[in-house]
Amino acid sequence: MSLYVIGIDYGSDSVRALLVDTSSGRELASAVVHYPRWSQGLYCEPGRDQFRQHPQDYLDSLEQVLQALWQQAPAGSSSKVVGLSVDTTGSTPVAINSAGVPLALLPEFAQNPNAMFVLWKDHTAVAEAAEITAAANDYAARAVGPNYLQFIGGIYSSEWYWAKALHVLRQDAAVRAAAYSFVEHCDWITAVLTDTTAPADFVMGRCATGHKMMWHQRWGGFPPNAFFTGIDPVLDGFATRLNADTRTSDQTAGRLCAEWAQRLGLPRGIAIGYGAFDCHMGAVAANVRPGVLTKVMGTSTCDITVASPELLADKPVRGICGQVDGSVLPGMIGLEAGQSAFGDLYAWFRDLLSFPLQLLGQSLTPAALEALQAQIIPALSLEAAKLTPGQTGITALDWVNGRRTPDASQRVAMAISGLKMGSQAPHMFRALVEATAYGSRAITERFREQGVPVDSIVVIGGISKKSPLVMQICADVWNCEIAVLDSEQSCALGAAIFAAVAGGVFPTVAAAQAVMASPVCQTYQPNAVKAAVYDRLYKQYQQLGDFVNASVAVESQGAV
Ligand SMILES: Nc1ncnc2c1ncn2[C@@H]1O[C@H](COP(=O)(O)OP(=O)(O)O)[C@@H](O)[C@H]1O
Ligand SMILES: O=C(CO)[C@H](O)[C@H](O)COP(=O)(O)O
Repeated sequence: MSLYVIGIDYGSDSVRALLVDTSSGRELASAVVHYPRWSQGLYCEPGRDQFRQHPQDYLDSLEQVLQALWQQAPAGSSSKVVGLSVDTTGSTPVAINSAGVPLALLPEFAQNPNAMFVLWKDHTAVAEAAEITAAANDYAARAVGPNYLQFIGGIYSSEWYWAKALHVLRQDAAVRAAAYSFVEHCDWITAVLTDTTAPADFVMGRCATGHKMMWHQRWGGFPPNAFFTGIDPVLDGFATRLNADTRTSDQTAGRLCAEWAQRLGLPRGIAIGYGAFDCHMGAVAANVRPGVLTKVMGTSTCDITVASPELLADKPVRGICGQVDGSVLPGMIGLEAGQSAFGDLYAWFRDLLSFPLQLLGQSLTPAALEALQAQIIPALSLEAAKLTPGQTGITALDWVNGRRTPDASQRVAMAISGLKMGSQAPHMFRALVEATAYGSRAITERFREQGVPVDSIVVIGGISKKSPLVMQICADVWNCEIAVLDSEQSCALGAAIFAAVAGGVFPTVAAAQAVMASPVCQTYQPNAVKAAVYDRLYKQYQQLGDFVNASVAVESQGAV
């Protein structure tokens, strides 16, 4: 009998479920459900960079996506499922009480955004991130302890766990009084399915802890309590309450509990693997290996590669989102980088252009308005494709949502130079696409400068399939071949690969990948002439970036 597994991929807006046959890697069925509260814009304040997700959204949508999956799947599929694993966005933590319940699931906190998951792109904790960076540098300078940021790029980001926890604790006395700990989405949902949410039973995955929570084997887990209380006494006890015994995603976290077996229509007791972040599992579906950089290109980008422990030894890679033993593949160092906005930069421009439509288009139905807006990026892409590199005269930065890497900073902003009366919307759009490609190139160059080889690039995520224009400009700017992965659900497929190992179908991740990883469906080749022009234009991008960095540094010193 064929054995099946399920990969669950919690993205920024929706959750996807994928059913895969472990004997062939065939994707038998998939389904997507959007988070109901999030879709209405609840609990978010984009003007303040506040993006919160209700835990009930994750629970409701999980149940719904499995119901939708069974509608697509061949009859009798559910009884053949032997494992399930989950990936989520991150760092996306929530405050829990001493019973392990996310505070927003309690009636008194049900409408409180500080009691909800703080989504990866929530940038309300910029000040707290800077304090954590300063504290780590100070600790190391005074030789009180190691630099706890050395294996996560040297700069703590506002997108990460401790900055978010500190921000929420400071902001909200009621949450502070009730919070026992904070848990990441990928660890919590795994614990829900295995009925291990109680803090005494709670075990976390290596991915979230290593990349976002300052866990490292060098210091035996998390930094000491004194490090955190030195930043703010409100953090007292939070690190000591965390279990330092973290696990890689090939390991079995537990068995599907009776309640969730019933809610999901799955056999009770099937294996549940440890959770991880979306891009890390996507990279596994893309056969990541040393020298191969996998990029999830969507709203943001997440760039993942792996290196052998021998190559990196304990050498820190500056300015990236971490190097963590086993965060992607067991036995390898997983390295993460990325851009805080990629497709989001195009969406920003689309929204800018369509603002007057919203004001003046009262005669349009909401559906008609939405249909019109949906045509803006494709129409701009067709026109922008007619332009040649350098023709626009415009240089733009991709930092509209801050900079994730290289060298995290949410204080930097986007800038555009070279606008003239002749600059039309397609010119601007092409400049924005080029900006995102330059931002990506900066990451690859940083990896190479720091001794991490990048010989080839495999891309996954929505944009890799939606936009030949973006992909060709990337190939030309990066001056390298780009392979596009066939699977439409690469992150969920990666989760399914881990589920197959956790479920005992394969002894190792490599064995599961050999059968289940996705093939490449298309490649883009760089054009040598265009690549030479882009080499020159990339320097203008770097100069504009230097200017913005310098302005931010001056502002931070209070000189302006
Ligand atoms: N034709 C297109 N060309 C370029 N970008 C696009 C196009 N259509 C949508 N996008 C961008 O794709 C992004 C969504 O990517 P996707 O991978 O589908 O979602 P997610 O990042 O949530 O997983 C949006 O930011 C949007 O601006
Ligand atoms: O930073 C991350 C992982 O480390 C986020 O999970 C990721 O960038 C979110 O991506 P998407 O919008 O494609 O779900």
